[in-house]
Amino acid sequence: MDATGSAPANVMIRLSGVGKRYDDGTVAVQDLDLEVREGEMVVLVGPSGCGKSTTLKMINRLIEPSTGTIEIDGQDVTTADPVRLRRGIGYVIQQIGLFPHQRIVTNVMTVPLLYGESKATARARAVELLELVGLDPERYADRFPHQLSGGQRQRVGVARALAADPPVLLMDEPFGAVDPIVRVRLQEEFLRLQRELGKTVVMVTHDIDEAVKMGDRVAVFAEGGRLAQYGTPAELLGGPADEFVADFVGSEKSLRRLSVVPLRREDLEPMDGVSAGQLGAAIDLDSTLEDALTHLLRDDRGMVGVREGAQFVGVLTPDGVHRALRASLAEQA
Ligand SMILES: Nc1ncnc2c1ncn2[C@@H]1O[C@H](COP(=O)(O)OP(=O)(O)OP(=O)(O)O)[C@@H](O)[C@H]1O
Repeated sequence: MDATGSAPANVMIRLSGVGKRYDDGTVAVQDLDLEVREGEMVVLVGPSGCGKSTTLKMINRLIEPSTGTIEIDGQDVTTADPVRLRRGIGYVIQQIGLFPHQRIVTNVMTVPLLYGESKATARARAVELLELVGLDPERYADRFPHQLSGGQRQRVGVARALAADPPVLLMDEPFGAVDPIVRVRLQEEFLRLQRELGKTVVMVTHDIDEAVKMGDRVAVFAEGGRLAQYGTPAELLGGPADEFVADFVGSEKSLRRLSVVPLRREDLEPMDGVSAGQLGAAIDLDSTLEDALTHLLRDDRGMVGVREGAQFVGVLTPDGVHRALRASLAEQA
């Protein structure tokens, strides 16, 4: 049992003392210890060339570590058969590498077919997965990759990675090749999907905003493959371990806090004299300040109703957001 009284989740991926020195002498990763719990989404973030992709590829043995051990679900990956190992690990990369001359449905069917499923079962699974990632099979299943937008191709990549229903998903800059608006949409869709599927996910990005938004925990890598800090987004923003992390997290960090600080009951004004009908869109009490602010900005009345379950518990105004943000900054000062 942990401090919250619930049983701690199993460790699904464990890296112990992992290092990688390439043949030319480049040290890409140094003495890395990292644990990822079952069902957790961990984001590796850091500047270009700091060893994030190397770390990811060591987990599915596309790259062999020079030192240390990597375990998945208690099994040492270096002694596992690499082909069987990769069956349990979905892999999504930025250049998703769809087969250009195969239809979308066939692209997604490849993996189940490889594992000996019948054509009919593989097709049914592919159709289900296309639906899951928000691509209408009727419209898209029989298209070729070049007939899709970048964001749609990216979703096919995610569908294909999920085709074997792997417990672990590795994603290398999965939302990197699309414009910022599509990127945000894909991030949100993936978060929704992850809430449903509960996979153990390790994702690489160089974008700290994406890391803070997506990660249950975030590992900040520094030059030379050194792990500078590993913690929840709030821990990282609230207490950077050193100057490097503080710099990387950036000067806009008080604004970034909006996405990790929850609304508090004491930031609300009472409902006095305001009827539910007078309010625009309502938000839930467990929203983040970012959600709250987004709704406030859309609303001409300058206030938004806050619900707990079906019950209205108060009204949030810009003053309330300001108070909550100030309080959260004061807490870590
Ligand atoms: N095959 C290789 N041989 C030699 N050095 C390599 C090889 N692959 C990567 N490196 C070097 O290892 C270091 C880490 O590379 P890696 O791709 O893991 O970084 P990254 O953090 O994922 O970078 P980016 O964000 O730019 O993708 C870099 O200095 C890179 O030049």
